[in-house]
Amino acid sequence: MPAPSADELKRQAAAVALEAVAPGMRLGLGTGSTAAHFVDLLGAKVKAGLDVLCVPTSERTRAQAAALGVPLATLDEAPELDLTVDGADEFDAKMRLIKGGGGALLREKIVAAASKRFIVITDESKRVETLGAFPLPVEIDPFGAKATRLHVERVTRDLGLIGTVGPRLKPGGHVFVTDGGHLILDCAFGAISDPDALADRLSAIPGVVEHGLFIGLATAVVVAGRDGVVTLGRTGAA
Ligand SMILES: O=C(CO)[C@H](O)[C@H](O)COP(=O)(O)O
Repeated sequence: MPAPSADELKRQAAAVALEAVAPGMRLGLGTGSTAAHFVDLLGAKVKAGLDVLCVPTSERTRAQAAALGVPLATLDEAPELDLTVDGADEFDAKMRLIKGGGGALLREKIVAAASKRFIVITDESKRVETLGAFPLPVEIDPFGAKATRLHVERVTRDLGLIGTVGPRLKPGGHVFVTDGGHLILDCAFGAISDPDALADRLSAIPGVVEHGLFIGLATAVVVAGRDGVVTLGRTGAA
């Protein structure tokens, strides 16, 4: 049998997370190709009669879920969620994540933080010993973007992180703008030896709206690989 593709693995992880969904739940819906599989599978359950109310983390996910007939609310309408399911760009053994490759990190973090449980779904290529192989996205306000970028460079140099900090561009060269109207700096340093310290320092910079280090948020990471699906943490209620 041929090895499953990365896309098939993402769908397998999404299917495991779907088992944690129960009728009546309020759900956060992540963003990205893996989260899109979850939304797709959830849509089929909703069509079959599952009653849930969902808060999407991006306009892209909102459009997908709406097209599938998934009942939607804003986070203001449903400010306390039972479960959020989302992908990640990287995770380590402590379930620390880098997120934001799809540019939705701010809403993803707000929604995850409003959830009792946060299940991350990934294929095995996202597992790392040390975070940082994937460039860290940092969302910034457009006002004073150059000053904020210099500040991010200073702070990261102080922590011994050497690399590039640059604005994310769209294909064609235009600057990428998030759903919330912010910009993203992609910070490519390689191994981040102390993600907790970096998270604290970035959060303290005026102009940084949010960063893509998700620490202490994931309650489970479902990892689909060629040898099957393994779960770090607990997908079920405690
Ligand atoms: O953080 C994200 C979007 O902001 C995504 O979860 C992350 O980029 C992973 O995406 P994919 O599932 O397509 O690999």
